[in-house]
Amino acid sequence: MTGLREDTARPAISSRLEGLRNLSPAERLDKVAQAVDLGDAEHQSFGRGGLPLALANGMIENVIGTFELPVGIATNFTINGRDYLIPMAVEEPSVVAAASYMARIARAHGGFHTSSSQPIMRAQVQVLDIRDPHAARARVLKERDAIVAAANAKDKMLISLGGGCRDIEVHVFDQTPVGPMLAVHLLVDVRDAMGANTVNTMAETVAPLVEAITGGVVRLRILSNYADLRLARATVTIPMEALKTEDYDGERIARGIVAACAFAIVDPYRAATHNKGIMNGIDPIVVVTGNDWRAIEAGAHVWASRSGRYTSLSSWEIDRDGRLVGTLEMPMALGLVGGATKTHPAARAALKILGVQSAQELAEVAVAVGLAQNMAALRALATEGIQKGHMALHARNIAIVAGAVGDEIERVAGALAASHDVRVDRAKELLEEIRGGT
Ligand SMILES: CC(C)(COP(=O)([O-])OP(=O)([O-])OC[C@H]1O[C@@H](n2cnc3c(N)ncnc32)[C@H](O)[C@@H]1OP(=O)([O-])[O-])[C@@H](O)C(=O)NCCC(=O)NCCSC(=O)C[C@@](C)(O)CC(=O)[O-]
Ligand SMILES: NC(=O)C1=CN([C@@H]2O[C@H](COP(=O)(O)OP(=O)(O)OC[C@H]3O[C@@H](n4cnc5c(N)ncnc54)[C@H](O)[C@@H]3O)[C@@H](O)[C@H]2O)C=CC1
Repeated sequence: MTGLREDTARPAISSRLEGLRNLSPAERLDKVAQAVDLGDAEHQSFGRGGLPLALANGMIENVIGTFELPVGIATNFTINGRDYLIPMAVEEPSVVAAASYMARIARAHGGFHTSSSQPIMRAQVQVLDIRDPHAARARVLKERDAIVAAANAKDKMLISLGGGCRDIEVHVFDQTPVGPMLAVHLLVDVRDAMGANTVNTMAETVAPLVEAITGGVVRLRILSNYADLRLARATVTIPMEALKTEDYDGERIARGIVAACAFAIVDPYRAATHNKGIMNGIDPIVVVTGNDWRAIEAGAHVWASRSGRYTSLSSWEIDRDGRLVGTLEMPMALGLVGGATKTHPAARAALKILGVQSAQELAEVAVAVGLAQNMAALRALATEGIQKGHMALHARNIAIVAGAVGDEIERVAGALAASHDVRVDRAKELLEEIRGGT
């Protein structure tokens, strides 16, 4: 199923926003605000002081200030026939451009298609000091209904929203350094929350009951970040000729992408970088929506290792009609409520820009952007190499490091990119030339 709730979906927008790249940041914000109807407060939340100190002080401990990241908008995304503007909080140049570029190609061929499972999270209750773990497991399973009921007695709000504990699993570890062990899992539908606090509360609630049933001692009661029951998937299908550039024909590029993915499938050294490229698309959405990026990273990489060997999260192949097909399926525990999603003003505004109506829809969008990002990196790597496009955009950072300010930044960056020599010492030379009027 897809996470889109038709009844509450906002009016259609166009994600094309042509010419956005040529505007100033303020003009871009105005254009986006107009497209998605941002209010004044939401508009201001992307500016300096967007996270007031008083709010920040309420979010974590020993607060001394806030830390800003650039927020860019990836354009051109069509997902399940609907257009999305994608806010991304990220420090790395070329990520937003790369996603927008691939989304532009995909858009002309139906865009991305996504689906997701129900938002089921696992909580683990660790049980020790049990002599016969298999008999204990059988007793726990027999009391399934009582455990589920105890878990559900705690969060009336979640139950009223149609969520709650659905089932249990019991995993046996016969031998561990501390003796036989049981892990009782609560499988909880957390609806639109990331769900960590929700399921942790349930795990702590059922602990005395689990002790009484097993005769053992409960120690840990905590969610698993391996959200293997909460999956989101995206797929994109592109005719080879749609990939062609001035320098490369479409078939060469498509086969290059497939070969690049094959490398990541067989080699964990390459898979780590390949998957980092996927997370380039996902983490900026996780961050900008106030979600827990450590949780998403942890879940992604254990999923990539589920066969016992670390491998590619995505797959790329040529279908029988000669089209390039990319797919990405992975755990995606994102929330629209809870955590910092409702506290951080820019996170609320980012969700408004996205226009998502459910946590499942947000998860699907994130996975589609991860797939686009992966495609962009593989396309560049399989053709001209990553440095050309990436370094041209990184040149602005290098100009800033060299001391350029104001319009010097674009002048130095432009000269660096044009000479394909993006180095700080060269930037300093150029800056001296500009300032000396030579
Ligand atoms: C960077 C590009 C897109 C340039 O590519 P290009 O061919 O020079 O781009 P273009 O100027 O022809 O523009 C094409 C489209 O790209 C977008 N675009 C292009 N430039 C901008 C810009 N300044 N601002 C906003 N959008 C931009 C925009 O959508 C534009 O369409 P238009 O708006 O013109 O209709 C390309 O070279 C590319 O996709 N490179 C890959 C970059 C990448 O993957 N970056 C991630 C960092 S590297 C890394 O960490 C991951 C890695 C690589 O290690 C993963 C792995 O190994 O798998
Ligand atoms: N290992 C980990 O990943 C851990 C993460 N965390 C943190 O936990 C936070 C997320 O916890 P959550 O339980 O998501 O947040 P939360 O506890 O703040 O909010 C979830 C609660 O909101 C209520 N709610 C209202 N509307 C809802 C809706 N539409 N759908 C679902 N619930 C709704 C429910 O009562 C639900 O239990 C994040 O900040 C995360 O960093 C905490 C402990 C461990």
